Amino acid sequence: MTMLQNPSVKYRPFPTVPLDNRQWPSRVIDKAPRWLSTDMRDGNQSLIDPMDAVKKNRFFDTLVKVGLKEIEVGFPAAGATEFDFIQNLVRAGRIPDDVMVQVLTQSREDLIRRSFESLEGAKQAIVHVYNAVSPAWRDIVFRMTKAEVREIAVAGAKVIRDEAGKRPGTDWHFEYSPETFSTAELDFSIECCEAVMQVLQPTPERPIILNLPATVEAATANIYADQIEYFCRNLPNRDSAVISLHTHNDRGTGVAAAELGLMAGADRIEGCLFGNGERTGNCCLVTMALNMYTQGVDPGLDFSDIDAVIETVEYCNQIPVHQRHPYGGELVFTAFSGSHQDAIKKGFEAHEQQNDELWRVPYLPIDPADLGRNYEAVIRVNSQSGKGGFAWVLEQDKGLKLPKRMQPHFSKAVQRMADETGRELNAADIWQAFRHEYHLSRPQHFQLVEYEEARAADGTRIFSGKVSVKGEERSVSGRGNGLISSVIATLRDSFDLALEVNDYSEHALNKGSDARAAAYVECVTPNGDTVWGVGIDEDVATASVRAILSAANGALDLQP
Ligand SMILES: CC(=O)SCCNC(=O)CCNC(=O)[C@H](O)C(C)(C)COP(=O)(O)OP(=O)(O)OC[C@H]1O[C@@H](n2cnc3c(N)ncnc32)[C@H](O)[C@@H]1OP(=O)(O)O
Ligand SMILES: CC(C)C(=O)C(=O)O
Repeated sequence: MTMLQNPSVKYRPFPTVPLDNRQWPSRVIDKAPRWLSTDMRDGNQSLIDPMDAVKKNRFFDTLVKVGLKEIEVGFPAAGATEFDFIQNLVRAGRIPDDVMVQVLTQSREDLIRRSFESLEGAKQAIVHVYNAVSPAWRDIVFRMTKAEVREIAVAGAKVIRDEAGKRPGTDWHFEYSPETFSTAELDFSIECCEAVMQVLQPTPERPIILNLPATVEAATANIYADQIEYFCRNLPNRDSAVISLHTHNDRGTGVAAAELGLMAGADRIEGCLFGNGERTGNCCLVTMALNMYTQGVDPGLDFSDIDAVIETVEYCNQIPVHQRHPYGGELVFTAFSGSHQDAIKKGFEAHEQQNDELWRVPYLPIDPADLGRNYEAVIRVNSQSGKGGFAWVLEQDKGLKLPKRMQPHFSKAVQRMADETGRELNAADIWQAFRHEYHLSRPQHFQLVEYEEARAADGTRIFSGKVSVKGEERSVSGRGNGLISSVIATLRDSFDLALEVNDYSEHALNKGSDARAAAYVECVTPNGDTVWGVGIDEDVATASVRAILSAANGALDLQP
């Protein structure tokens, strides 16, 4: 019998970083970094069908609208689609003065020259060169020594320097990425970056961007932060470099790594909207920016119409944004479960009453309105829901504010419907259950056949009307607060139904129908059962009579 070997023997733990007295764990993010969107490059190169010019133009405009000031628009040496798009973007004058476009190229002479050509005429631009530096790439991809790999970077830097020198009309900036930084020896990455700096001679006034990628995320986010702090401490002329981070999400912690890396000393973040990018994607710029926002730090990016951003991203990438994607997903502000709904509803009520603007609504880390979302989908109802859930839906949809004591009563009807249908109940379902339960729609035993409300000279309400049951009609009338007891007396004297009122409330309505008032009454039947009634009408008096008749109908339903 052969023993199956545990597949984990193929892997080794990631080595820790020799960093004494690390500072990043006690730092906080208190200002926005420089952001670069690589949607149109890293994002684009990972798509099944890369974007055409129409899609790229739309994406570019959205990024500008969101507030991105640095945008990697492509890999011009990849082919005509990329090259022509970039050249047209420049020539058409579509790049705002405060936006810098960036292009990526391998550290190969022909490709670098082609990249410069694509930017001919740009006011300002960043040329980004990369070569992988880690052992696996050195051994397997390049089959080169460390010195030879460093020389790829140096040779590329020289071509960049010369090409820029030939094109003085553009304000050139440079970025160098020791690709696979996070899986390389830290001192070798520093050696390559230092060698590139020696060629390009950056200064604090005109720094080089050194971008430190977790090309494939291979360790926990704290290890990446250690690597960034180590790099920042040991890079000569640190003040002549902008330290940029480019994380991927292979272990699911691309955003966390970028956040901790920022705490460890970085200045700039590269990523994609909703985390598109190679394999599991890049750091999600939406998540990272809005994480900052929820800490009271202005990220400098505007997601106040997040649905418009999603529409562009989904159209251009042809990949849906996941329903549970942080901040943007369709379900991320929705609670189906009872205890969540209860807390959210109470949170909104408390929020309306508080005097400051602090956001403290339980289960909602951000105000959906800040992202252009409304509160309607915050609570949705299914068999996991509680009374707070459908009360919220009725309030949002119809303006009805069910008394707290009444909610458990209606809850049974909703729960029955949810269990019977086995699906989510929408606002129309809940309204139907409500109308059915309180005799608002189906033929009733008791009906109000004539009614009129007037005001006496002193302002007191005067009500008169007729009630019928099974063809028998009786007059009801009353004034002011005496109205309810006169209807109760009519029910007792004319129809032999002796109800006692236990609880009564009413409120004005401002949405949901032409009606302007709702009344709720809790009655006790001669058998000791509790019945609830609801009345909705143009005036409060008629609504309250209807509420009692609704309870009377409920009482007749209970009779054997
Ligand atoms: C981590 C990242 O996302 S990096 C960005 C990757 N993005 C892209 O590759 C998208 C655009 N790329 C392309 O369209 C194509 O790769 C092109 C047109 C640029 C080049 O295509 P090709 O000339 O066929 O080369 P290819 O990309 O296969 O690269 C292979 C060669 O380049 C070398 N190479 C790879 N990366 C680099 C680099 N950064 N610097 C220098 N040489 C490199 C390889 O060692 C290999 O050399 P060899 O042929 O001597 O073995
Ligand atoms: C080119 C670099 C920045 C890259 O995309 C990566 O390493 O993932």
